[in-house]
Amino acid sequence: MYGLVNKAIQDMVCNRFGEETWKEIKHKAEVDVDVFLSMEGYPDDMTHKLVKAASVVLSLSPKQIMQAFGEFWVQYTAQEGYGEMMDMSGDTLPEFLENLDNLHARVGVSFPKLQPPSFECTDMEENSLSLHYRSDREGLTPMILGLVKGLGTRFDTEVHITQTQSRDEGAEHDEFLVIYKPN
Ligand SMILES: O=C(O)CCCCN(CCc1ccccc1OCc1ccc(-c2ccc(Oc3ccccc3)cc2)cc1)Cc1ccc(C(=O)O)cc1
Repeated sequence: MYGLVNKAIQDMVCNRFGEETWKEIKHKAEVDVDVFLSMEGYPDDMTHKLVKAASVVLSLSPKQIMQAFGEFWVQYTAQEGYGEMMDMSGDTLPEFLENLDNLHARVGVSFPKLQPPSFECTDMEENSLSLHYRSDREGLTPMILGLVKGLGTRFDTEVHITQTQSRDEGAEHDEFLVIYKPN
């Protein structure tokens, strides 16, 4: 995973809980990286250890941590220089979700170590769609719930997302029902 992800986790923890808490989480995760370099590749396991340690230190479930991080990621990347790229990916929540694979393809051109997941939208209705999430990574599904919530904030759109299929329960990929209503 690119360092930008671990840097975003650090910023979220520092903004909300302070430097000391972040140091405690890094120590518990046995991660002794002083500064995460955004464009450096880090082992996915490091991200999972940081999430697990944050869950213990903050007394929140890993699912809650990943969901909060997904929501934070949308505003973080927009302010960290990916705002225009995201603006080009759609003016509404459904449009953005439909263009997410193109967004990743654009990022991947400049950053070849990117291993993006794939998102597909089906059953598009006026105020709902089915979002299919396929990834080579395990265990990040709760982040998707937060990412879609973060997009609701970005597009000033009320959004409800429920998981309708789960890899953990034997499905080929995770699937979500996304219901949205622009404010
Ligand atoms: O792998 C999984 O199964 C779950 C990953 C969920 C995280 N994605 C979130 C995608 C997303 C969903 C909803 C709304 C916005 C989203 O992201 C927008 C986005 C996507 C990628 C980047 C990005 C940009 C540069 C990157 O790497 C850098 C950074 C600085 C300098 C050089 C390279 C890495 C990701 C920025 C915004 C983004 C992503 C982040 C990192 C990677 C990766 O390192 O492979 C792949 C995808």
